[in-house]
Amino acid sequence: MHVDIGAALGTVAEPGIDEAELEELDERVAEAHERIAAGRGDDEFGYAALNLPERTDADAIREAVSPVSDAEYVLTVGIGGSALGAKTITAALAEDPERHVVLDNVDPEHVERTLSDLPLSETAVNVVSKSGTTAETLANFLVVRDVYEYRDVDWTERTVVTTGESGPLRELADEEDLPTLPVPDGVPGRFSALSSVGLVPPAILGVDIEELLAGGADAADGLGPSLFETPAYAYGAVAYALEERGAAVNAFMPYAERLEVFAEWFAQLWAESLGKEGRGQTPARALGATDQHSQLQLYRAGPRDKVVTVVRPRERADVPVPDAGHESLSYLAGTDLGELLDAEYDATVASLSAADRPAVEIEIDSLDARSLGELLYATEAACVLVGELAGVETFTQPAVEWGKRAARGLLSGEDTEETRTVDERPSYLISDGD
Ligand SMILES: O=P(O)(O)OC[C@H]1O[C@](O)(CO)[C@@H](O)[C@@H]1O
Repeated sequence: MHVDIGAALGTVAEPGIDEAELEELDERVAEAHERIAAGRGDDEFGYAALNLPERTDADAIREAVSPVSDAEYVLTVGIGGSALGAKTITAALAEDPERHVVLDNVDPEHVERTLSDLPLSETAVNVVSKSGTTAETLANFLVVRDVYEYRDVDWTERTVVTTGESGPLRELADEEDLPTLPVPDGVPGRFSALSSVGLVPPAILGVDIEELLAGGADAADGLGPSLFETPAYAYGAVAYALEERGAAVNAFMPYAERLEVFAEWFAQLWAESLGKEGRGQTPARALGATDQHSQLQLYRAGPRDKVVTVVRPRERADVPVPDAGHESLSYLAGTDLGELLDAEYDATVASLSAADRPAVEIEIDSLDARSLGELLYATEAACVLVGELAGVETFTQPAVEWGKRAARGLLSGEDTEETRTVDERPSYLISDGD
């Protein structure tokens, strides 16, 4: 992985960082790296996530999925970190990403349509929940089970469960003696892509999970005490420094369709890990070149509260643009779509610099299993570094619990502080008179 911070330096961007500040920051990076290495050494909660490449047992995953390894489709039932890792990997690497169907919401129309379109007898069901208690995942699983039974297809032969040692999902799995995989100890969901949590659908759909883990291990070996030698830390340190200088939004813009879901995964990682104590960059998902034609106006001429992160694979497929024989289109003659997309990428970074807006470039050699494993791991390490520099608790997400208690209370009719607050929440309704 390569990180180019040139377009974030103070000479070309406001907010920006000058090189002297980078040197200073590097001292703090060295301290933070020491803390991270110590946390990894003791397999401490959270830091243990950075040990996954060497800890994840790919053989155990392959064994657990062997009963369903001939499945045409994989239906993942999970949410947040229990869905986004697998979704990111299959979107980037599966021969046909559409064969991985994810139920990570409880929209009745969507669930109904999704299940009615699926050939259930050719579909493996991958149910994932670290806590084993998440309402959306359990409700969807009960609906899926019901639809299988209604259509007289045996779901117990097609289901693999990844969950903790206790909780309703574990009980359901044990009741039916379903093949189960453990969630890795001490690893928050959003950091678990390189574990059984993220690797079951890729394993079923023919992705080289061993190479993914090897890419993660490469990035792990590359972690060192200096941002000038560790691309992951260079990204984290610059994102942190820019946030300190007002870049409250991180517009995350991969220039590859197959990395669009990676931006979704990044959004959870960055928001849920770093959104603490009144700080944290807001991740804004975008896609290059598409969102040049929707968001770039704002990135270039709106408030100076953003850094734009662009990501691209250096190698691309070759799709030549035919010569139209039109003078006005002669600039396209002899080029190919990859060249055009890279020209758009380069032009966008330059256009932001020309408007002295900060951008950071992340490049991987090619969009293959090893490079994606490296990218996922390095992005996690960058996030952990930002948490250290910002002094926040990176690995928990206490702010999400209030809403869960309230929703559960509303459904069970409990009278709690949360449900009362829901009932008494402010309302000033404007209708169109119907
Ligand atoms: O894997 P679980 O426990 O079902 O949680 C799913 C997601 O919900 C969260 O707890 C947030 O509500 C995330 O941190 C997690 O990735």
